[in-house]
Amino acid sequence: MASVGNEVQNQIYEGMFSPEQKRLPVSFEDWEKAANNLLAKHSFDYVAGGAGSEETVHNNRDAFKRWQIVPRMLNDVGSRDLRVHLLGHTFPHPFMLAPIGLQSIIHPDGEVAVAKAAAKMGVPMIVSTVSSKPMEEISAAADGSPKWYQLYWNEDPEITASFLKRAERAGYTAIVITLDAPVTPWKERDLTNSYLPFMLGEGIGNYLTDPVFCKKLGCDPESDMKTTIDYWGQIFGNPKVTWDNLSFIREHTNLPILLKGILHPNDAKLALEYGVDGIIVSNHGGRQVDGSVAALDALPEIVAAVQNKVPILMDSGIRRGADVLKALALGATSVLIGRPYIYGLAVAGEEGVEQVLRQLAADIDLTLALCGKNSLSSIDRSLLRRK
Ligand SMILES: Cc1cc2nc3c(=O)[nH]c(=O)nc-3n(C[C@H](O)[C@H](O)[C@H](O)COP(=O)(O)O)c2cc1C
Ligand SMILES: CCCCCCC(=O)C(=O)O
Repeated sequence: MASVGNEVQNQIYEGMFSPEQKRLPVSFEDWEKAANNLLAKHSFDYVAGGAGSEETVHNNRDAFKRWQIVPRMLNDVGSRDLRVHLLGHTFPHPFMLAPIGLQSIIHPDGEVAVAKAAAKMGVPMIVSTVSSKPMEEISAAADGSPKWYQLYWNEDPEITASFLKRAERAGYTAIVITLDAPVTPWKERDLTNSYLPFMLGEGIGNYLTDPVFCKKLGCDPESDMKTTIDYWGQIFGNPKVTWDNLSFIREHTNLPILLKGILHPNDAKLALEYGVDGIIVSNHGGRQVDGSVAALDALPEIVAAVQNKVPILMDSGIRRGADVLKALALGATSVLIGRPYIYGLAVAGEEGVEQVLRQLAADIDLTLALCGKNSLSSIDRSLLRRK
């Protein structure tokens, strides 16, 4: 049985009273504030911002407030099991790191710092196609710790196939295909700041090191950045793909495939028909469609449609331990966290990410105990009341 809460809480308390330990934020709001103070405005806005009026960003948080936990008493919570069993693996915590691209706009060590922190905590990391560092370097930093690879479909199938091959070779154990970004979204903060990071050569680490990309480009990518970025713009993204194109991915990888960005129960049913291994209910943290359904609100219908045939993960709006328990009570097997760990990275690099993960792990464990539960498997809808 893994019980981390009291131990981590004690470390945090010790840190609070130790003059030599750097004081780091505790609440999500304080991490966000500290990141905002440290980052350039355009970088902070890129992370915090959402599509259009940012209604979906707010919807995601409001959805959690509509569910209230009803704790139970006298249930022996002396030791707690926080493990999650997923696609043949056992993970120590019910959360993973959502794929987040372009992390070197936040911190020079970017995904490498994140991979090291995640590995220390045994938290699986999902590495983005548009990571700043190449996937092999991130994998090496993760030092054998579990990691999945997130795929953005390229217009050029040979480059997509090359990425899948590299991911498998570099030790990634699942492929997450993100479906909710067929085109670049309308993000008013970025437009106001005139900030389109890809145009500055950010987030193309996997392309600069890809043999197929480089061969097609016909020159050393770093020697002529303008040509490289122009060519990247031509092949990145593929708004024409349909469900039938999933067979291409299946033909090019033996790894389990999960679809990220599902919000409609009929799409969940299609995902089952097309034989995927898992579903991630997500609205991309409110970054794609303004005024979209909150991911947590979409979850129950998708859980009903899927009927336990494949695991369902969820992200968009997870900030605290109670949020994780609510998502699990509504049927998610595990959740992904996004902005919280990026704010940790912004504030204190690897140490900041580790601290965010420790705090979340402790909060989940303590909240579980206070709900009168001693394992995640004992959580179900009866834990919640809709407000
Ligand atoms: C700065 C930033 C970059 C992101 N990059 C990617 C990406 O490359 N691939 C992807 O599938 N999702 C990406 N996402 C979406 C996250 O994977 C996740 O769905 C989202 O952050 C969850 O919402 P939350 O951060 O509010 O919890 C990104 C999100 C942010 C904030
Ligand atoms: C056309 C979509 C580009 C996505 C870039 C990274 C991402 O998913 C995000 O910023 O959100």
